[in-house]
Amino acid sequence: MTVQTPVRPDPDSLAPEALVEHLARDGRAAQRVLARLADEEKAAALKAAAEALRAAEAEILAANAQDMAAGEEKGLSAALLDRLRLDAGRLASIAAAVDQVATLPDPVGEVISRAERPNGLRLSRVRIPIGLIGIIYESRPNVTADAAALCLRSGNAVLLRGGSEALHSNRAIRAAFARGLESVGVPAAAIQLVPTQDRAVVGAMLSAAGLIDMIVPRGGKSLVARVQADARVPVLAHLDGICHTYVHAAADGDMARRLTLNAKMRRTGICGAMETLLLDTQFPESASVVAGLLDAGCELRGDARARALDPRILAASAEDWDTEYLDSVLSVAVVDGLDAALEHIAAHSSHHTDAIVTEDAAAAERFLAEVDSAIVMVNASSQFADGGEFGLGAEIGIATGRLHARGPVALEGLTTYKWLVRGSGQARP
Ligand SMILES: NC(=O)C1=CN([C@@H]2O[C@H](COP(=O)(O)OP(=O)(O)OC[C@H]3O[C@@H](n4cnc5c(N)ncnc54)[C@H](OP(=O)(O)O)[C@@H]3O)[C@@H](O)[C@H]2O)C=CC1
Ligand SMILES: N[C@@H](CCC(=O)OP(=O)(O)O)C(=O)O
Repeated sequence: MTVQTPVRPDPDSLAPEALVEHLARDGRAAQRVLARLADEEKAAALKAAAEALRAAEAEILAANAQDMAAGEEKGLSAALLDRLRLDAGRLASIAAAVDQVATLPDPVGEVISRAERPNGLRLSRVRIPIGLIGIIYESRPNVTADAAALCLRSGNAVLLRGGSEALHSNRAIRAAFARGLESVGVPAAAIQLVPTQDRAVVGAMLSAAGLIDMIVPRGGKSLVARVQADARVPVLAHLDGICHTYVHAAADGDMARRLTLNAKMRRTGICGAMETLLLDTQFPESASVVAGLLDAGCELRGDARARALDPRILAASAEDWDTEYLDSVLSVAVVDGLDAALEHIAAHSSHHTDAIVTEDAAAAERFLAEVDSAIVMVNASSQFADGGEFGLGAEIGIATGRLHARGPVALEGLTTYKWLVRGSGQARP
């Protein structure tokens, strides 16, 4: 008897919805294999993937050179080109990060809580993978490996859809990663990359309810609009960072100067960079805080009271309070006390990270309690919004929504749980 091999559809010939269905079915089958792997097997698979990334250095750097050349021709900004660029050192760090994820404790199977009911039923809540996760992200090739590693460590399969400018780099990284997995018998379909950059496929991923278990969109305004229009799959939003620093009346002057400079200028292009500075009208050293930023090369756009602090400050428009510059540009407003600062933040924050600088413990506690953002800080730079800095080992990104995982998302954020109930013959009365 001849066994018929099923004909595999050519992904290029499929419509967006059919393509997503095809990828999702393969991913779900691979996830069932991952679900059976022991802690050491997943760690070994990640170590093999890290090794394969190192072995593919020439191939990955050549693919990246192709992306960089296209990016330069397209006129990408220096910040975007820097995000896109790989070199031997950066690739070594990417592989090291995969190795590092292998050493993190496996979250799957962790008992979150236990209880025994008066009728003798024993209950426990145990962490399990979410299933198949779709991640849509910017043109930053390291995310391909970081996200793949975190998903695999937490027993999830992943469908990756990276930014168009990083297409060749992402393909080369994914291919090497998959070779590593296959070398230890883990299916390559655990880590898939969408084979086309057609944005209609992003829409199809967002509406693939029942096929994809969770979508992580990492990006800015245009992606936000798409998510709002199309999402039918649960979304763990990792969206823009309109982050505020409020310098309270009782702030220490030196600390305010240091933290505002760091929050804005350390790296202007990351989502945790400060985009709006709120200066309390009673804070006596506002002029020197804005001077520090201006002297460091930052463009300031202020309201009338902020402009009175320094003639170099330009006039802000209404749009500035809702703008994520990701550049050496900052909006500045003078506010009448803590309540006015809280009101401004409530109206304009993107719920990523907001900070207060103050020596007044009561004001700090009110700020922590009343600002509804994923990360709320006292006397620290908003640039600390990062999984590595929070001790999580790595991150998928910063979740800006209101679901179970907020702020830096790492292994725990990629799991859900189920209840296990152990009885001895109890029937409900
Ligand atoms: N919260 C967090 O963890 C993070 C947030 N960000 C945020 O990302 C933004 C910067 O990234 P940027 O490069 O501008 O990213 P974009 O938002 O432009 O793109 C991100 C991804 O979304 C896709 N995309 C964008 N718009 C659409 C659309 N309308 N339909 C379908 N797909 C779409 C892009 O595809 P393509 O490029 O192929 O068109 C890309 O894959 C900032 O706002 C930053 O704060 C960045 C990193 C982490
Ligand atoms: N959270 C990390 C990186 C954030 C990030 O990836 O931002 P982006 O440069 O917009 O892709 C950090 O603080 O370094």
